[in-house]
Amino acid sequence: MWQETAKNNFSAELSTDSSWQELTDGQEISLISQLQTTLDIQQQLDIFAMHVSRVLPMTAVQLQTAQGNFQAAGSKPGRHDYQSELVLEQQLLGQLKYQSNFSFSALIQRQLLLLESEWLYALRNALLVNRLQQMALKDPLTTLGNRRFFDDSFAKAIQLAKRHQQPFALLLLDLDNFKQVNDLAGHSTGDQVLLAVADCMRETLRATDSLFRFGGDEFAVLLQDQDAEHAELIAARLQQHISKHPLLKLHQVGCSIGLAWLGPEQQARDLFHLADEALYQAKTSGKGKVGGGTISFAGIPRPARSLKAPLASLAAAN
Ligand SMILES: Nc1nc2c(ncn2[C@@H]2O[C@H](COP(=O)(O)OP(=O)(O)OP(=O)(O)O)[C@@H](O)[C@H]2O)c(=O)[nH]1
Repeated sequence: MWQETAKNNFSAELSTDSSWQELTDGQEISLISQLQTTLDIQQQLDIFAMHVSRVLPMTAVQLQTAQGNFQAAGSKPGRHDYQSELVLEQQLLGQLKYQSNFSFSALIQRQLLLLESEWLYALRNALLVNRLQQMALKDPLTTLGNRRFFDDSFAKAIQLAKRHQQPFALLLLDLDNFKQVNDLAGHSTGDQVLLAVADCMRETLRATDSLFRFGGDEFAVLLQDQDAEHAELIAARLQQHISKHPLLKLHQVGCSIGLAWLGPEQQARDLFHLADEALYQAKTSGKGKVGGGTISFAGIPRPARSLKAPLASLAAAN
């Protein structure tokens, strides 16, 4: 009887995908076979949410994992909630949180458990793929984005800036006197210094800003939606924060920053070179400085030194 009620109420709750309903009208497609069609965690959750909504109309289904939190499309608060852990072979894959305007009786809970057990293997595979994808885009030491991720993000930022007239700034950061840490205190202390720089970046910048390490002692930041003055202030704050870090002070390591800003009226072409040139000028004028800002847009000639600019990304974006 409750299953009848659940089915009748299905369209009133999380049933945002009409194509799915058409597909399941009159024929039963098993959860397992549907889940096998994708290795995307979000898509698997949406499929799972549709199936559980046939057991009990849900207003929200959320999945928390070590790799991030996901919620089924159309999720909104409900009067009742219920949580469950997804465990496979003693490994905790994640935690599910259901919300519904109907209560979660013991019978419903058992039914949900059955459906959850059908998801476990597919979810474990999706989590594995997701982790591999994340690893391919991350610098293994600091877990900041790597150069490949930067190239993608930079091209996207330029497209967004053009489409929505949204300014953004690019900061290129290079440590000063870093080599001596490796030479005098050893490579693992050098690694600790790099980790401290990554921490300073995370502490100084907003969660929406994108942080990268290109390798060695070279870092980059994409500051979204910032006007030029603000971007300069942020760069100066970051530079100070890094130079005041106890470990960096101990080893007399500072940093130089090159800044270039893309305003609504400006061309994206050569933005990377402008930031690179600003960094070069900061370095050659005595280190520990922030170079560039809006002044860079006056059109400084290409520098002799280069941080291997992502010309392909720029060309594609322009
Ligand atoms: N510990 C550690 N060192 C690294 C890593 N990657 C690159 N390096 C070292 O980082 C150093 C970077 O060299 P430089 O940029 O010339 O060093 P610097 O002393 O900061 O030079 P300036 O920028 O002129 O001040 C080299 O000695 C590399 O061997 C890493 O992952 N860990």
